[in-house]
Amino acid sequence: MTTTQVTLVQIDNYGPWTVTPEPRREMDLQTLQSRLFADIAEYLGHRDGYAFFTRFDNMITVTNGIDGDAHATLQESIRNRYPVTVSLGTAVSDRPVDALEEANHRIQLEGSAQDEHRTEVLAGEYLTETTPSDLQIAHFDVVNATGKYTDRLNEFDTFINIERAYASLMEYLREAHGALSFFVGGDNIIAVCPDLNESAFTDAVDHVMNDVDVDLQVGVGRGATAHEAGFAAKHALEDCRHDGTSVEITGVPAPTD
Ligand SMILES: Nc1nc2c(ncn2[C@@H]2O[C@H](COP(=O)(O)OP(=O)(O)OP(=O)(O)O)[C@@H](O)[C@H]2O)c(=O)[nH]1
Repeated sequence: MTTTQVTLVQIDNYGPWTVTPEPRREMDLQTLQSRLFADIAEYLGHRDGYAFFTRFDNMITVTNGIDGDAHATLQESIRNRYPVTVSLGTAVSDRPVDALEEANHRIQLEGSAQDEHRTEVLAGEYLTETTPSDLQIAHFDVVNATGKYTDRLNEFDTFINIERAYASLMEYLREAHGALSFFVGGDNIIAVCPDLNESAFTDAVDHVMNDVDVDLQVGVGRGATAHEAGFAAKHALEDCRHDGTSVEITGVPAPTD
């Protein structure tokens, strides 16, 4: 069974800050948001976690193997360097969406995202041990996106096709399995999954083809951390490219019982 530790990062009281004392220049907000994401991705990435930018004011991260002290240090570092602070809620579950739900709830319990008195919530549970099969991560990409879209259409129309595939896949995997899928640039989508077998991934690829006519391939990996599972998924995706298959699963450790 998978065990996913999810940390929800929420910028404290960000909405009011963006318009106080008057609306702030949009590109300044974009710069702040992307730098904050980059710093969080770097900090967690160095500890083998994954961070997804999501809506930028809220970011979903996978933090198996990263403890409460490390979370507190991240908060301190952001407080020292940015004009905003962040709240962090963390929870663990076999289904990623359930971990997120609980992590989110822990922050919501302390007050509104736009309550100026609710700052730097640090609430949660952290895995004390990890095992090599804790996480299952799927790395999807569009088959021949360059030939079909990038080299033929204007960038906006390419973007529409890729986003359609993303919307279709994220909703399907969320509803069918409680998986969390994130667009990560180019034609790539990373899904943090519960225990799913090959036919579940085949069904997901078929669903997107039938729904929005975009052809996906997916590599799936397991690991004790997001990096390990995601790296195995990337290698499996290379196998798809090499063999012309649509689903490849690798890095599944042999059962211990
Ligand atoms: N985030 C992320 N983006 C990637 C990765 N690999 C490729 N990309 C992005 O995806 C774009 C398309 O690259 P590919 O997926 O290799 O190209 P393709 O034409 O779809 O070819 P095939 O995947 O071999 O069918 C690149 O321009 C990158 O932006 C990856 O591992 N992670």
